[in-house]
Amino acid sequence: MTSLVLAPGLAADAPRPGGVRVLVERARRVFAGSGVVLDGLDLDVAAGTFVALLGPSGCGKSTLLRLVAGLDQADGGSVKLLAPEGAERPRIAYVFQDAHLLPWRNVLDNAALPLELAGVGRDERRAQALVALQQVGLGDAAARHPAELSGGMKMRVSLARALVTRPSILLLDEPFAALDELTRQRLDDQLRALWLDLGMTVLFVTHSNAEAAYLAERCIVFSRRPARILLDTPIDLPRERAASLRSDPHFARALGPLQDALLAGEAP
Ligand SMILES: Nc1ncnc2c1ncn2[C@@H]1O[C@H](COP(=O)(O)OP(=O)(O)OP(=O)(O)O)[C@@H](O)[C@H]1O
Repeated sequence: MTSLVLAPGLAADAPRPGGVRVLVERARRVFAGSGVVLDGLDLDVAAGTFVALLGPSGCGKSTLLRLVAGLDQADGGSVKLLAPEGAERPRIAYVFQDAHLLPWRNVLDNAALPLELAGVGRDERRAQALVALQQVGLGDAAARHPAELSGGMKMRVSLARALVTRPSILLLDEPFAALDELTRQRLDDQLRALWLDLGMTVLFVTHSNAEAAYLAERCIVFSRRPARILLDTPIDLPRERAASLRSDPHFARALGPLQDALLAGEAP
């Protein structure tokens, strides 16, 4: 894995994307065979916030993310993305647990794919993809192919492909769960640095309370389905976070309520 660099920032002439507000009101989603997954869920996320979503397997976290992304429709209630007045309409990016790279394309052309689909010309999209790759510390891997990359590098290409559209909301569904612990912690640092730099709204699904507390400003723990909010708490840790924080007593104190709520959420 190449060394990590903190987000060097957007190209000089690129505006910071900023974030959008997420407003979920009385959202309901029912699947044939699975039953009621969301039943009147309310959630309000301020623009530019980094929120971690935790809860038992199958409680509806991915379902909620898909509704926010517009990949699925609620059966009742509403899910809205509200851009600040005067801002462009929301741009949404979604990062899955699997990097889903096209094996026949090099790293640069994988990262440029969303721009290609949007009809951006070759030189322009490659220039923007290179900036996104530099943001995730992969500027020197642009010519390589997915088969030559480690799991962590593939995830960073996936992150670059999400960032290349300059999203105002970034949705991540257990993106680092399949990686070894050290790689995961490095990617956590990088993601947090990118968020501090770019200011988009982030919704991050994870099963790790430590990852949630380390990354987010606000953590939400859901019950078993239909998902109710068991805990919605700000994370009172410094804005600048480094690996040493993980062994700090303040960090351990932030984990306690998350752990308690997760255990309560698992209970039948
Ligand atoms: N398209 C679908 N059709 C039928 N059932 C579905 C569909 N999508 C999700 N479900 C069901 O809805 C429930 C919630 O699924 P979801 O993937 O949102 O949970 P999750 O909290 O993200 O779980 P995990 O932490 O295991 O990823 C599960 O019981 C799942 O089987």
